[in-house]
Amino acid sequence: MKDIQPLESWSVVKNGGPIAIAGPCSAESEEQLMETCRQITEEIDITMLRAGIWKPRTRPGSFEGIGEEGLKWFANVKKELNMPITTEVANAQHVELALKYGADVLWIGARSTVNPFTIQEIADALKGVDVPVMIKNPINPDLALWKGAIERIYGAGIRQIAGIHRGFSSFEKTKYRNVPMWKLAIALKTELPNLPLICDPSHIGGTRDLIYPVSQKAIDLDFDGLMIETHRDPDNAWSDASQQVTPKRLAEILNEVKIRKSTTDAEEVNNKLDDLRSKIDRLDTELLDVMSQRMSVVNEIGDYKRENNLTVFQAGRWIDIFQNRPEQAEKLGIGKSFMEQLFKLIHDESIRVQTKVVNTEKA
Ligand SMILES: O=C(O)C(=O)C[C@]1(C(=O)O)C=C[C@@H](O)C=C1
Repeated sequence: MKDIQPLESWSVVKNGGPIAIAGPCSAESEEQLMETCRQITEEIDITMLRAGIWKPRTRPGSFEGIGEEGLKWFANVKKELNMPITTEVANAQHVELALKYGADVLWIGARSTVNPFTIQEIADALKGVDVPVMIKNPINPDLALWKGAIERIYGAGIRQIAGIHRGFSSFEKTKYRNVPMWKLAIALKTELPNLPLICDPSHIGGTRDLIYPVSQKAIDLDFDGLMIETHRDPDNAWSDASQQVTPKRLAEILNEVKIRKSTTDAEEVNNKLDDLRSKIDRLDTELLDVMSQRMSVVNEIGDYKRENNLTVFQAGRWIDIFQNRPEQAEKLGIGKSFMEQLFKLIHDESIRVQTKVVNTEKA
């Protein structure tokens, strides 16, 4: 999927990244939608307006979206404010209607991404259509499922695709509504470096006070844009009231977020970075050398254990190491839990290697 195109190629993206997408969680009334969008455009220059027309809700009885009527209102907003619009689609009929009323970009929600049948239905409806599609991560932290959805939309011929990171459901209570697990977004970017990634701090945070820090974190991680739910009267929103911000607060957040570039043309900065990276290269070589020496000793101990009929796993020794190394690390200013994880990995590898050694007869 190397020909997935950058955001700059989307006709709706005028000034390059990072882009901002904002608008209400749901279209509630023509007046609410128009007023919210008008206030947003008066407060700040954004790339695109969003509004939910069909809302997949966790439990029945909640407001499930206004439906086709809302698309007529949204089309009026687009015309009146001269702004591109985007909405969520969850089946073939949504695709058809959203395009009929002039949606410039479509997005697929987290609850749809989990279901390959749904994604395939949407992909089939998109065949031969030229419209950018943004695909939210599935609600569960499954990278293959997210990638699979991207592949299906790509298979329909769409090349303007972006991922939207909206966090992952968790059984445990956390300060987030959906835990960010940034490493999954990083893994996706590692596998598909040319895929634009947009962050949805509203669904990650779930509360207004988390929108700014989550947005800044996303920009620090080189995300290409932010999608922030915005309502003229968030407290009285029909859906997701606690995570929507006012247009005024949206502008404050976007102005506060410090934009960082992924690269620079400044020669001096690049030279200094090159120097420091050379140091890292040398240190990594030393690390690998030390690791290789440690594995040799582990092998030697393995031989010894075979000869003397001793178990591979030595709980007492391992508990000692597991307590001691992170403490040592902490004194050196290295994170304790990082070292715990690292030594768990090292120990797992020792067990794997020694299991093989003790079960192989010496020639
Ligand atoms: O001390 C041992 O017996 C080892 O084999 C070394 C080692 C380690 O990697 O440090 C590996 C396996 C044991 O469970 C404990 C420690």
